[in-house]
Amino acid sequence: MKKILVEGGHLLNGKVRVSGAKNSAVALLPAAILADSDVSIEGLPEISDVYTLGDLLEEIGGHVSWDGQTVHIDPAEMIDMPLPNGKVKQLRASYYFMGAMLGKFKKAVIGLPGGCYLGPRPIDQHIKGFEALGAEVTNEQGAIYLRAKELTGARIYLDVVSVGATINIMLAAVRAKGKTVIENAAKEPEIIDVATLLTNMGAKIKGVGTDVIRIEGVSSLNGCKHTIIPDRIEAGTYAIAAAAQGTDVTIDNVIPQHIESLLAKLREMDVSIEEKDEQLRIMPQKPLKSVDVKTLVYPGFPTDLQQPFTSLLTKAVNTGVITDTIYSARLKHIDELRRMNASIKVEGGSVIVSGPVQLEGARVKASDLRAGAALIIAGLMANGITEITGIEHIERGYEKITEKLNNLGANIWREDMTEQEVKQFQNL
Ligand SMILES: CC(=O)N[C@H]1[C@@H](OP(=O)(O)OP(=O)(O)OC[C@H]2O[C@@H](n3ccc(=O)[nH]c3=O)[C@H](O)[C@@H]2O)O[C@H](CO)[C@@H](O)[C@@H]1O
Ligand SMILES: C=C(OP(=O)(O)O)C(=O)O
Repeated sequence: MKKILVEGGHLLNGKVRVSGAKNSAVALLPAAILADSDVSIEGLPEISDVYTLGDLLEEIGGHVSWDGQTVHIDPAEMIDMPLPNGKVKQLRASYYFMGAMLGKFKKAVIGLPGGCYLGPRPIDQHIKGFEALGAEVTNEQGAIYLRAKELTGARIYLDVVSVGATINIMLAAVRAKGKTVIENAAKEPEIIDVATLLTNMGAKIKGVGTDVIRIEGVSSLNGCKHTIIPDRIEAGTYAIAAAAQGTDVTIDNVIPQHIESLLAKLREMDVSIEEKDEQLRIMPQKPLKSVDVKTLVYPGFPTDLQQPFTSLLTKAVNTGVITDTIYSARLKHIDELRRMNASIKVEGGSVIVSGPVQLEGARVKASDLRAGAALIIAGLMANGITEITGIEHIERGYEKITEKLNNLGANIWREDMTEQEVKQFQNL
């Protein structure tokens, strides 16, 4: 097992290139199940979630070959193989096998997903959608069984705006008979990316990016080539790191509009930002002012940047309040930041960060992906060395994070954990 070590205090400057979007990639790969011929996806991030999904596609008979960041998927020999256990539990997005296999084979058995524990993460809206399309859905010993004689288009109102439910219902509905309308749909850029792939495969989808998506089912879908969008959460993480510890950092391969809510907050904090077509230049020149942040569905402030942003607020003058309206229990980074000398209170679901404080290096644990990013950013600002365990979470979502930060001037590296550290880590 490895840990990450960060020696704080080094200033960041230079250029960092953003990888393909994790939350698109993890839906695009399962979407390939729906095609009858080869699907190629370019620009995939080299992260463990992507490789886990590639393995799952092989488990159901897909031929998957990698050429750097491009994957070729031949779905011709895929079958409706049950996946009740195993790798489906290593990540959240295995739930997209439900929609894609239901669409293609009219049946699927998929174990309940894993992914970051952010408090309860129900999938009732996914199931409501599958049932509306005509599937019988049961939970048998922790695996979801889906069976349908045929899928028929339906009008589905989502009670909660959900990225996963919107994509999953779309995956099944493109192969249903007739028209499906998803109301109160989520509008995240990753949903548009998945719809673009499906449209290139021959699906008929209108309204993505608005809260009403209309789908006219088709009887077959062909293969195609697709290039993934850049990862707005990775871009946002580097923007926050640059605001925290940078002098002049250029973030390349970013769609600035996808992180407008973050950029607005950074500007309120007095960070100077230049926006170009596919680049951002972050130049913190003055002491940072605290701000309040409330996470919301897109285009609001993303919950996935809430934890890294908390680290940044420790450096800002005055008190900032963060409220996560999507995952109110996404707070596992707080105790770890306190170990590093942060002054943070949690009151009635809000996180109150007082600053500025000088963070101190400490031994901390990343208990989820963005908690890991928050601790790395804190480590960049801290005095001395910060040791971060639990880095398998970080590797689910950040491609080459140590290499990218070192190129910006940080001093961050991976090391093997000692036997004793592994034992202590596993008992925690
Ligand atoms: C792989 C992926 O894309 N993960 C992202 C996706 O997760 P995920 O798709 O799981 O998140 P959702 O958008 O579905 O969740 C939003 C909210 O709806 C609730 N909910 C969701 C589904 C459901 O059936 N019932 C229900 O109550 C959730 O508990 C949460 O409070 O969007 C989240 C919110 O932007 C991000 O944090 C994750 O990074
Ligand atoms: C919560 C996240 O991922 P997942 O939904 O895959 O657990 C995330 O990307 O921050």
